[in-house]
Amino acid sequence: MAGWNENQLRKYNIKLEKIPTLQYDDPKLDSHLTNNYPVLIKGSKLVSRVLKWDLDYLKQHMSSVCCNVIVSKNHKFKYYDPKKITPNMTFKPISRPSPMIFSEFADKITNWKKGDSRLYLQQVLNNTIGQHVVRDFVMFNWDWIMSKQKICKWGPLSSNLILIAQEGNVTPCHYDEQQNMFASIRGYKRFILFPPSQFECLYPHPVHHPYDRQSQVDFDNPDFTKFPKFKEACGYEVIVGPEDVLYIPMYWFHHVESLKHGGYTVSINFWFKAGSVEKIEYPLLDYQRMVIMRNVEKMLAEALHDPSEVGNMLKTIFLGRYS
Ligand SMILES: CC1(C)c2ccccc2-c2ccc(C[C@@H](CC(=O)O)C(=O)C(=O)O)cc21
Ligand SMILES: [Zn+2]
Repeated sequence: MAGWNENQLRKYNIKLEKIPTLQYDDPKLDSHLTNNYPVLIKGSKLVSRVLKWDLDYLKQHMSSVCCNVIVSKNHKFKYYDPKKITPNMTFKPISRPSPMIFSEFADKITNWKKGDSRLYLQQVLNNTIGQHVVRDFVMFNWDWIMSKQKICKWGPLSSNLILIAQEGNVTPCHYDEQQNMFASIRGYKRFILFPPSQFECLYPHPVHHPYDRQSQVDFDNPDFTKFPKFKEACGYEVIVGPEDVLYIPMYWFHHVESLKHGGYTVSINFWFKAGSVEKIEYPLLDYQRMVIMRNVEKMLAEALHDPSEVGNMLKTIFLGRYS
């Protein structure tokens, strides 16, 4: 495989399998998508018209646009929801938002030196980013991706984010509640995906924690005392390169890294709301079990009027009665 090699990958001792790769017009593709199974899609030309989106081009056409940039003291960009930080909580995130204009971001990552804070631009593509970029945006292969949206009965497109990461940046393991068609424009990103059935091995934070949806396990230094089942986790690995599209099914956990020494990466994600489930069928699908667990946590927090009491009540219900 041109363009990258194994020593650009961070070392984790996690069992890894491969993700299938299919051409965009392969008849087998739709069954992967409709069955919520990840697949690397080649040849879709979804974003081929914007392969020119490198730092210089974007500096030219959106240099004064204020963008959402995350700054981190290390290589990990663990997202948190600021709305879930309560006054009596001591929450010290490693990464934090630091909005800046595009040209400042571009200069900072161009002149970055070891020891500097790392940056990650995650900007919603909307009409505030200048008509040039919007004009390019409308040239995505919308017919193809909208045909998939229809076949899979996904909900509406909820957002397109442009992601510009420094080489080596990591988005730690988390899941999203939306279907994601992830397109790479520049550079290579390594994904490690885990199905919803591995919820027990990945220990996501409580729903009411600012780190909701993010795994508690630090892949760089896993605490096997607190998270013993992480030893049993079995991931699916795939390298996403320029023009590739990766389908990330909703509720699938994913760890994402921009390959070391590969230069900055430019990607675009297409998030679709989940389609409305016509009829619940049994046995339940694994992602539906995650939805149920989330609802139990939410309902208990609501009923108790205090999220910090949820754990104790679950323990009371469980110990000696269901254990
Ligand atoms: C989950 C999170 C933190 C988030 C919360 C609220 C609004 C936006 C986003 C957002 C946008 C992009 C990413 C990065 C991307 C992986 C990668 O390319 O690094 C990824 O995980 C994905 O595309 O799903 C992650 C997030
Ligand atoms: Zn994600």
